Amino acid sequence: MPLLGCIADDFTGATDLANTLVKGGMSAVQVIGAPTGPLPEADAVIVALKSRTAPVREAVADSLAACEALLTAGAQQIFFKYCSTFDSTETGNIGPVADALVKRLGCGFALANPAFPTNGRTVYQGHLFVGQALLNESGMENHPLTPMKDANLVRVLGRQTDGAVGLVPFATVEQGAAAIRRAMTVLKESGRRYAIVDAVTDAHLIAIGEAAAEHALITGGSGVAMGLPANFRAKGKLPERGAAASALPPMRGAAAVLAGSCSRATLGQIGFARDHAPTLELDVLATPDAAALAAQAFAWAEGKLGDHPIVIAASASPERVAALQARLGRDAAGALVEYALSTIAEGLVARGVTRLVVAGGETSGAVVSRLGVRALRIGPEIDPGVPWTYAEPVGLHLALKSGNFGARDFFLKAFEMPESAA
Ligand SMILES: Nc1ncnc2c1ncn2[C@@H]1O[C@H](COP(=O)(O)OP(=O)(O)OP(=O)(O)O)[C@@H](O)[C@H]1O
Ligand SMILES: O=C(O)[C@@H](O)C(=O)CO
Repeated sequence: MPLLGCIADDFTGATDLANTLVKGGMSAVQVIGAPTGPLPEADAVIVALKSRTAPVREAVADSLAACEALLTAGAQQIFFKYCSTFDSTETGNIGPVADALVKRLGCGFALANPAFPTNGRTVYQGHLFVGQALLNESGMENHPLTPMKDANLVRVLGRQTDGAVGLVPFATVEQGAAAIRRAMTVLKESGRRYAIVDAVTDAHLIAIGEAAAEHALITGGSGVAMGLPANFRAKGKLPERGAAASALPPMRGAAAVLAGSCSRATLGQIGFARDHAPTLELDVLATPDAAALAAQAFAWAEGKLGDHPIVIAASASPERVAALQARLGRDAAGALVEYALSTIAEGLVARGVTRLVVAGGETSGAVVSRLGVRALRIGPEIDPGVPWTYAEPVGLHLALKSGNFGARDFFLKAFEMPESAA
């Protein structure tokens, strides 16, 4: 029975969380979509949904179905994972999903913390920073689906819920777990449904995790999960062991990268790949037709598949994304690109690709669903927040890279790790 039941609003985020829990010594399995049958055996089960940008009702229904399956399996605490850049719109989906989970669990209160200091995301006085920039000046203000134009998370979450949102500020967090616990109790007793909790360092996140040991629901990025394995260990429920990553089957065979993220880090990684690997940049604006884009990709890939990765990207600058959206509408533009990239993924696997990196959460959701993946076993970490995984039952090595994660050489480096080198 799982100790921790997790609901992730996208697929890269689910992998990121699974990776953090594994590093903390929990065994973790990522399952795709709300489970209908028995759950796999693991200390943590992470249900990956594609609910970040789904219509609110659908996101809530899927999240509640996942929660129900996790509770039925015996999960003792529920974790709602969203993005470290708090990706959401004015209407959701973080607030409405959290509201539904608070109600289902009858807990009346949950903390909210997206910080991930290793990847530059920190929360100070309720404001989210990406590196040195406020969220709304970090490039995230241009996100194709969830443009983030306000860095004040008390305000952002406040607009998405009818519950009141308070703050546990830096000065309290600095004092450690007992002070954080007291501050959260005061906020709950004064009628707040949520507390944005500041965190600038991993030590803050671990203290927040400790303070929330008895919470039925925790919401946040993968960072705040760092403190949770110790809670279960302290109660004697989790055996003492090192990182619990699975040994994946040997990684061999043709390698490819598919990018649908338009985030700054991914655009930089594509720029690097241009000089180091065969790279095709699809011009979606010139050819807004998924079948034609896929045909173009297959023709280009002919004769290029092998141990050295090829890179196929639909990613584009904010101006070009805006132009496509003006022509097709925001959701239709995203859906077209996701459909094209998932068709290309299917075709590449049919042509022998066995090691695949996908950049972007929505993109990963589309690809993983199209490939018929049911579960992911978590393997070695490539860069913070991005592990290699093994996709079952299809038997494929997959790395689902969050849009803004990874070093500039990520697309090459992933295939040069000793575990991955063909
Ligand atoms: N050229 C383009 N024009 C318009 N939309 C695009 C284009 N290229 C990609 N997209 C869409 O942009 C969206 C990018 O979202 P995705 O979640 O994949 O990346 P991300 O948000 O950067 O990653 P993450 O969620 O992991 O942070 C997808 O829906 C994708 O289809
Ligand atoms: O938290 C993050 O930034 C990632 O795990 C993610 O959710 C990207 O989609």
